[in-house]
Amino acid sequence: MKRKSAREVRSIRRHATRTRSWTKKGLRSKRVAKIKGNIVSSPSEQVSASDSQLLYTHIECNEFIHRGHKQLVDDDIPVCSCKLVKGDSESACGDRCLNFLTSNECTPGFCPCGETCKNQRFQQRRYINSKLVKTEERGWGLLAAQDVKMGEFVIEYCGEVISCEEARTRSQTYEVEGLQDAYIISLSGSEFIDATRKGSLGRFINHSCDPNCETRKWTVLGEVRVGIFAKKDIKAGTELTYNYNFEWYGGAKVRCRCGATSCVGFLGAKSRGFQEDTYVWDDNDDRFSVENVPLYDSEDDEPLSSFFKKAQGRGEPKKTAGSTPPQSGVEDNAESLLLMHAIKLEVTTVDVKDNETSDNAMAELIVQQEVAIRHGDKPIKEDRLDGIIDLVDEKISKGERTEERDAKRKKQGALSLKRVRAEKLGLLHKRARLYTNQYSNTVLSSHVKAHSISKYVSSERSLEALLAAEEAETAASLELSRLHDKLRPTMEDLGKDGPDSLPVTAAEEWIALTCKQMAAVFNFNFTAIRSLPCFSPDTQQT
Ligand SMILES: C[S@@+](CC[C@H](N)C(=O)[O-])C[C@H]1O[C@@H](n2cnc3c(N)ncnc32)[C@H](O)[C@@H]1O
Repeated sequence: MKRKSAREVRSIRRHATRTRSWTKKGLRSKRVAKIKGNIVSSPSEQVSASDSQLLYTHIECNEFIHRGHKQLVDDDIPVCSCKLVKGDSESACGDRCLNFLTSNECTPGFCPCGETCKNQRFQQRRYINSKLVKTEERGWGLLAAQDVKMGEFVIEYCGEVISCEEARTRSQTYEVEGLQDAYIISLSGSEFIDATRKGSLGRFINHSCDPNCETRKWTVLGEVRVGIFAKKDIKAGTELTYNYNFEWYGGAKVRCRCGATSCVGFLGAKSRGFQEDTYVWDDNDDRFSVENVPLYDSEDDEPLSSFFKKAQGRGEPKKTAGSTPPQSGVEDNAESLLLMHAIKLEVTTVDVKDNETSDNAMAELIVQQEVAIRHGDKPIKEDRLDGIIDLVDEKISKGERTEERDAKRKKQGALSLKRVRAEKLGLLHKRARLYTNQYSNTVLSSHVKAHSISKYVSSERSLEALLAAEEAETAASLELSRLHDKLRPTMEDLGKDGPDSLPVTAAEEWIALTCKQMAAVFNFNFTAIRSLPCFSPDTQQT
């Protein structure tokens, strides 16, 4: 008997893992039966029920897992003013229909064009003919089985509608189960569609960096739905593709095999999931290869890199044609404040255990910075800055050493994939969260603590004022976060983040508390600056 290659052995093992995981849940036979049913109606003859990637339940309408379908209220139904004109096919809700233009589908029973309305493509499942094919490196894919015109509706991406938390949990579970194909995409700020267990043929559309389709969100009977639409004319027999960026919630960094000259290298590299929660598939995986990629596409995308470049090159004078570089002034001060902010973030992000040291160092530096700026001096003392940068560098290299150690452990099989992710990419993960969570207060809130700068404060009166301002800031932040907690379920039910999705009174309360919290933060910072020796009211009086 021919000896199996390492690649074949791995592939068999992986297949076995997947099969086991379904079997464990007692779902396998049920799923296979469902698939068999699908194959008959599916356009593909090449599908085999034994293919593990096809073990899913075919659905043609989203299923809501964490809430029910929104109830339609008559007043909220968008009604167009189209009229059917004989001989004008576009008159019955064509591309001049107000609903069509605003990505709303007409509601049966309310549309003036009745049964002739053409703006109900999701509801009537007006999909193009398509065909499943097995690709060489990207698993299954979907081909257009007819010519498709630019803008045409291809298919709906259906699946289970789940919350953010559920998306995260499921994505981790799939990872542990060994599923390498990711089917979770973003639906709204707080909801996702998971087509892993249940979905339409849309789940088989692969990614391309130069795609012929795109996703568009439409509101249908009060719910947002995701459709795949042709971006250009597509010839029958061409594989359908769209760009997963922004929509995809794949945890893994998966090497892109789209073959486009403009290929960015990885799937969903700009997606929320990629930036929030990233790990890399095993080295020995034969379909996807590991690469140590930066969190951002290029160094220019990295929010801090330009600041650090400036910090590193700050010894060299700026070369401005015909002029000597200014030593101080508004621009320089603004620049150095930004630099400070960058360092503050970096210290806060990298430093997990050694808060105290970096907090104090930072507080000291901030005070010096402020004093220098007010006096019009060169804003940052370079040796102090060097010290902080060294501190940051040291912490980063500490993190890198941890990474190396984890990689070794992983090879020995000592760590589970989940733990590797948590530990190995902990640093990047934390940093990514700072930039991607738009509601995070981490970046906005003050990192200067009253007690850290108390030794610089000019008088007891100033210190009292500072402590009172800090207390007010803490109270305002607490009040706001309590309100967030109270409103979160309502927002999740409505499927939207932000005050615009709330009843007016709640939105007003939200805005008022947000303003109050921002005012308190401002007041604290202002009080801190005023309490410095050169600016304190006490100094001015003398
Ligand atoms: C939504 S599924 C697409 C259907 C999938 N090919 C299948 O067999 O079920 C997404 C997964 O397909 C694979 N994939 C899609 N596009 C790819 C690409 N351009 N390069 C590499 N893998 C791709 C990845 O495994 C990804 O997680």
